[in-house]
Amino acid sequence: MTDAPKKGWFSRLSEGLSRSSRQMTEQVVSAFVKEPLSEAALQGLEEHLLESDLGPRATDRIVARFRELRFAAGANELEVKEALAEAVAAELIGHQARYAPLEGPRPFVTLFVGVNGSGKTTTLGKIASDLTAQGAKVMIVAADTFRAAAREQLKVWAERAGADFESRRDGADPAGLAFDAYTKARAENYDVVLIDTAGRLQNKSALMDELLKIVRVLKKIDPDAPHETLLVLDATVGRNALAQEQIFGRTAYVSGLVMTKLDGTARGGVLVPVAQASDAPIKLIGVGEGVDDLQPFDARAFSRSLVGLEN
Ligand SMILES: Nc1nc2c(ncn2[C@@H]2O[C@H](COP(=O)(O)OP(=O)(O)OP(=O)(O)O)[C@@H](O)[C@H]2O)c(=O)[nH]1
Repeated sequence: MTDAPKKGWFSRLSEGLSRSSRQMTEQVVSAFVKEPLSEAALQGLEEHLLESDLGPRATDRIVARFRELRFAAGANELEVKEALAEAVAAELIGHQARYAPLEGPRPFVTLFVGVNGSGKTTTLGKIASDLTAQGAKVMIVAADTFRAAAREQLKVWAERAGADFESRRDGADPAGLAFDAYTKARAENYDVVLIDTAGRLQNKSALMDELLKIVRVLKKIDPDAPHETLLVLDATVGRNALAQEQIFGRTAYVSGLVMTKLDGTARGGVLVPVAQASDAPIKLIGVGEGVDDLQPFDARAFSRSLVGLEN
């Protein structure tokens, strides 16, 4: 996922987004194919885009674009889809960036943040597998020291990926673990260090303090570390993802977003308002549970898939 996408990635993307694209095409596209462009059709478009969670800002602009287009009576389906994909892509193009851990300093430290259940551990595991497959020496650090189950799950991913694993007993200081692990990774020439963190939102300020402490101790070793902080957000929680982005984005120096479980919702359009609300770009998306289902975010490909178009 850090290199050019593998063969078949677009069909995985389309399959993952099929629930969303079905919603988009059935409701939006058919309205324009059946009748000439009218105010009623535009109003329908607006409603459907909002229902797909694209958010009011993007929706207004997309509707305005369609108003300018003035489809003749009976525009064909392909034309409508192309126009819609272009309009959605225009909303996202400024909000994409690559996650490229093998192109940065060594070891490249990535911190994973997000609420429990967002797909943090799975995302980290998928990245580890991809990097070890490329020959990188990878260390996984379980800095969620309070939950034995989280540690165990991460260990399984580490074994599967062939990555080394650092953890501590229940309740150990996560920042201390992160410091020692990073020190070891430098001494032993690791390429990448992936640090999983806790995600208990019910105690927001303690959680943020803990994240900031981890960041502080990493900076003692290298002022530029962590070199990436990825906020993992679950698309199935819909607009709640926006609230999570606000909480983490304000305090945890997030440098990139990962939106997971886009295959589990018909409202994958929620990625649009989340991207637009965030200072950090979208770097990766999850469209299934398999290792190959974590993909680099490509605004154009995402938009085409979202409306059910071929690459
Ligand atoms: N369908 C689908 N499931 C996903 C995706 N990403 C993660 N999951 C699943 O979501 C569930 C939660 O993922 P975890 O990685 O355990 O989430 P976490 O944020 O680490 O949560 P904790 O382990 O509770 O801290 C798991 O069952 C994953 O398999 C995705 O892109 N698509």
